[in-house]
Amino acid sequence: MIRIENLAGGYKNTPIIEDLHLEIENGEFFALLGPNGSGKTTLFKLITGQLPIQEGRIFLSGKEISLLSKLEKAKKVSVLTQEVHASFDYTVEEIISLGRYPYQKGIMKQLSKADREVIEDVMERTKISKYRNTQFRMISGGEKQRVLLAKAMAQEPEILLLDEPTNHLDIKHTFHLLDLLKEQQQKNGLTIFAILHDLNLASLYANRIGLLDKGRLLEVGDVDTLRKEEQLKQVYEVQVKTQAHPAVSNPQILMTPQHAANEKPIDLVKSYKLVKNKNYIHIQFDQPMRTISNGVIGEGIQWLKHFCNFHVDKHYNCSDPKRDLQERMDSYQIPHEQAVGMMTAVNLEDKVIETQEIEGIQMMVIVTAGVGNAVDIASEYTPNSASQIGTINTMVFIDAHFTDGALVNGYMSATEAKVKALQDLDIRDPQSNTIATGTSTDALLLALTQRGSVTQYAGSGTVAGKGIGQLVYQTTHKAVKKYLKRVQNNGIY
Ligand SMILES: Nc1ncnc2c1ncn2[C@@H]1O[C@H](COP(=O)(O)OP(=O)(O)OP(=O)(O)O)[C@@H](O)[C@H]1O
Repeated sequence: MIRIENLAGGYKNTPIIEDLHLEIENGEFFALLGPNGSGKTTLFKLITGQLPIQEGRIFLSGKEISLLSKLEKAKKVSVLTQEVHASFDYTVEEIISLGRYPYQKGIMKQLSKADREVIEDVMERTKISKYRNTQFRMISGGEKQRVLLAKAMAQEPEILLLDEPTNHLDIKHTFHLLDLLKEQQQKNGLTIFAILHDLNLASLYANRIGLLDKGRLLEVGDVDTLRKEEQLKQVYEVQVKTQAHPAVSNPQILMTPQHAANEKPIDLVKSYKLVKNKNYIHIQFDQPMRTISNGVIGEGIQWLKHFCNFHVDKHYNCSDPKRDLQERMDSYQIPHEQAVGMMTAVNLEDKVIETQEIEGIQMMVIVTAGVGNAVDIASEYTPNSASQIGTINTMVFIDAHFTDGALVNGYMSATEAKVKALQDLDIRDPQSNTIATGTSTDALLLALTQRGSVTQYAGSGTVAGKGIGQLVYQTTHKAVKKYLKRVQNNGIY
């Protein structure tokens, strides 16, 4: 445990750190954050004893730091700093052996069997065994960092102090090192105090963070503290936005560069190319559009340039439709990493494309509709094995600037409009014989140019929402009627 009381200290008589209180629990991973010059290294040096304390006290595992002997301190605390000395004329294994020094007994200070086992173990875990006989000065900056971590771990400390431990590391080794530290923390109860510059890594690995600004701790809290965008903007003087990580609940922070504000936005009408044939519909824009979709490819909220609807057989049954669609796109040189991809068994000749300008907002809607598998979402669930032509795929392109909230609103508006079209056409769920609300596999996308003033809402109480609703309603209505006509003429196709 580390306890810091009323700490002041710095260089000569100028205190950089002032009136600092902090308590780090046993077995906690604490990340110290703050802009350049905020005093992180100074605080670190006060804790390690490299700088004298001007005021206050620091306790390590309950004992005041000034009362600990050098040997006692070496058994409690390991330190890993940014200063990687290339002048060491030792092999990697010899450097790591130095970590066992506090445990060696007698005048000869020989390594015991237990010491050797610890050294082997840390070399294995930091993946540096193969360099054991290599001179330390002959390995790369990242490898040196791993060797010094192995040396720190060989010390088997209660507390590990790290100053920018991932500084020289590539992403693989950054994550490997932090995973290793996390494992030591979780399995062995190691207490970790790390200065980190990368807010996103801090969010992924730390239990708590401290935000240092001008020598004072502005806030100490769990990683959700990083959701305070205004505070981060004030401290770091950059535009930040907190985003959700796709797999873990910890916040991730995105920075907006200055030049983004000057980028020329795209023009909806002038900047797209449309290819339509019996195999697919492909709309390509010059620049990425802000997109929300549930496509087989390109799902979620993204920036994408290509929007595709591929024709498949009505008996289509593929174990990996995503891969299948990617391969189809590749065969037409459509970059699937930048695309939304939908599928339909509907005859693509029956697509309906409508454009309209509502209150100065240009919109285009493309719908392919089949209602053979129409479903009333509110009726009781019955597995549907019928292979009818039955998907409504809707693409909505809008020349406007939506927030993420407005994108979700717009998605609702488009869905409500589709439901209304089905209601007016008296499309029924064949199982329940009630009015259908959609089909079992409908896909929808909204793509925005992000031009003009920011629109916060796009529900039915707004011009944008009404525009989406009207155009999606008309287009869906026409597309379903085309489908019904084809069924009437050909029987079920
Ligand atoms: N040896 C020194 N003598 C005098 N002042 C120093 C010395 N080292 C640092 N400072 C000053 O102390 C302040 C805090 O520096 P410190 O290195 O602690 O910041 P930091 O938060 O670690 O910055 P960075 O993120 O750039 O590493 C700075 O204003 C710096 O100029």
